[in-house]
Amino acid sequence: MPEQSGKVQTVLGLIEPGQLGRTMTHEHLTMTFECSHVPPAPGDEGLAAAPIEMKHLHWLQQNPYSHSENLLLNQEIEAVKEELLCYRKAGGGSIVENTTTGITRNLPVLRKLAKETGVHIIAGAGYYVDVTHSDETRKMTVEKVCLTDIIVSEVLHGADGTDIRCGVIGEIGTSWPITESEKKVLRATAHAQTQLGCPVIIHPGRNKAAPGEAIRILQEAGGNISKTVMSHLDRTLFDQQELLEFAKMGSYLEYDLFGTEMLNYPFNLDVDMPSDSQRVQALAFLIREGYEDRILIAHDIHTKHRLTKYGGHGFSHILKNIVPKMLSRGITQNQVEKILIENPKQWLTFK
Ligand SMILES: CCC(=O)NCCS(=O)(=O)O
Repeated sequence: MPEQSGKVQTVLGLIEPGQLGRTMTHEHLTMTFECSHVPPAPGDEGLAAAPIEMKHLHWLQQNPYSHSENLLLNQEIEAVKEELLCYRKAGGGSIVENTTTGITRNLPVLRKLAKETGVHIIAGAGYYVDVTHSDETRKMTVEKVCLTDIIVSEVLHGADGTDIRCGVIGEIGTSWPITESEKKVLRATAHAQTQLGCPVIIHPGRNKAAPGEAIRILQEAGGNISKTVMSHLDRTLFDQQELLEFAKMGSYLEYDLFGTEMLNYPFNLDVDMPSDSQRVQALAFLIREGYEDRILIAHDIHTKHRLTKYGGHGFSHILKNIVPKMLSRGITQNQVEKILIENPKQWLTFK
């Protein structure tokens, strides 16, 4: 039985699950997102190259992926540190940092931030979506000097040449359709989870069939779906019946784009990105349907413009604004605490 059993693994070591407190289960504190750059619309090239300023904020909110510098969250360590101190003051305890191989994971920075702010930070093992897979990753098999061994080692011994250990596997990136390389990573994730009894978190492709397909692949490879989070449901599953069908598969259901308001979602123009009010409505619906033990929430900050330094909502938006909204829409204090404390605790504790 690994020493992690019954504990949560942060970048500073193992802690008791009860120490986590309020937890955002899907954030990024340092990463790059150049893999998702979207060329600006004709005529917007000047805005896309301009420094980030208040007068451009609305354009940035609508076109966050067309501004190259906006995709370099790794340049904002000091601002993120300030944000984390505010997050603690607002009642936050822990953050799951979902940056995996392919989007510039930086474990020493995470360790420094955890030390300097007192926020528990849980780092992610594994790989982001196919376009970021190296040739070496693509050639690797699931077993034998392989993806599974690497992921297991990132959890048991440390990642990226450091002794800093990851406490979850993911966010494991998948596209739509899921590529062969991504399927291998999913199978390796399931095999690693079987060995470790650890939490897993998945980034689904931008299609309503994507969450179910990823879970099926994990399930067939022996993964523990009850210890797996499906991220980004707010931009993926809209129809209530389809959401309930997916919920029956047994994973955690994560609404993690709180704070994002965008008219034209550039990665799938058929998607109407919901507002925060609609996200809260989705949570209330899932609670009415009996899924309050399965819900997790976060902001998934992954660009600069969402930091308060640039006029964004920051890491405390849920605690300061969304929680009161949840309460005003009939979600009880008990249910809020379940979503922010108990569910993350159950998910993050190694079996
Ligand atoms: C790395 C951050 C990330 O993948 N966030 C999800 C963005 S989106 O797929 O919901 O647009």
